Amino acid sequence: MIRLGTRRSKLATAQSTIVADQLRALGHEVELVLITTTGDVNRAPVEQIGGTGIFVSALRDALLAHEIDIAVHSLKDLPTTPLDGLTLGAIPVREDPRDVLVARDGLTLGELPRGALVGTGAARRAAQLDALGLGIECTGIRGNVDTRISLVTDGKLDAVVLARAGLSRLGRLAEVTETLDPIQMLPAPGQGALGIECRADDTGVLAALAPLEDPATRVAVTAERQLMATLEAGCTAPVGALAEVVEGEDGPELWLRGALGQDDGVRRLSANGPVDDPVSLGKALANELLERT
Ligand SMILES: NCc1[nH]cc(CCC(=O)O)c1CC(=O)O
Repeated sequence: MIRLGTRRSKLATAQSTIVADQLRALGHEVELVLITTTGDVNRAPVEQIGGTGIFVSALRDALLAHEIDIAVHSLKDLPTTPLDGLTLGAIPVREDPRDVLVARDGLTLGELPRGALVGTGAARRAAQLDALGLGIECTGIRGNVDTRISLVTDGKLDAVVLARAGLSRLGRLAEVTETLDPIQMLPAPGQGALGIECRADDTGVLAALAPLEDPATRVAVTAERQLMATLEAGCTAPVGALAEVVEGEDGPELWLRGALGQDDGVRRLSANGPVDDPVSLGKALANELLERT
C-alpha cells in the first residue's frame, strides 16, 4: 500500500488522484491521506506567512514521520532548496505551462479597456502585465481557482490570470478567454509540472514511481528551478522561466527563457545548452540577468 498525502483543495486532490490512478494502473494499491497545511488555513497574503513553502511543509513533515509515502506537489510551489532525506522520485510529463486569462465577456488582454482591474496574487504576473503598457491595473488576490474565477463572474474584477494547467486538471478550460504567449507572460519556474516527493531511501516507492518519470520535463524544470535558485541568492525580484527541449541540427538542445521584474520594467533573456547539463544553463542565464540589473 502506497500512502499518498495531499492537501484538501480541489486542485491538490485532482492532481493527487491523477497520480494515484496512474500508480493503480501499474498494479499498486494507493490510499489518499488528507493533510491540512498552514497555507490552507491562514487566509493572509502568502508572503506574510512564510512564502509558498507554507503549502508543502506539512506534507514534507508527514513524509519524514513515515505517515505518508509520497506527496504530489505543483512544482512551482515547491521550494528549490532540497530537503535532507527527501527526493523527487518522479517528475511526470508536464501539462501546458502557460498562463491564461479568464476575462468578462470573452475578452482578451488586448481588448480590455484601460483601467481594467485584473486580479493576480503573483508579483511575476503583475510585473509582466505592467510591462505590456496596456494601462491595466493589477490587484492582489488569493484563494482557490473557484474563488478567483468567481471574482470575474460576480463582476468584482474584469479578469484574472491563472495557470492553464490548473484549469485543465479541474476541467475548467472552457472558461479561458485567452492563452497568454510566453513572449508576453513567462510562466513561473516549474509551472504545469508535478513533482512526486518521497523518502530518498525508500527503494520500493522509488521503483514504483520510475515509470511515471518524463526525462524531458525533468531537464526543463531543473533548468528553470536552477535559474530561480541562483536569482534568489542575488535578488528578491519576481521571476518567470520556461525551458524546452527542442530538436537542433546536431540533436536535442535545451532552451531556457528567463524574465526578471525590476523597478523599471521586465528584463528578458534566453540561452541554450546541452540537455545533459540543465543546472549550468540555469545558473548562466540567472547570472546574465543579474549582470544586467
Ligand atoms: N499558486 C497556486 C497554484 N499552484 C499550482 C497551480 C496551477 C497548476 C500548476 O502550475 O501546475 C496554481 C494555481 C494558479 O497559479 O493558477
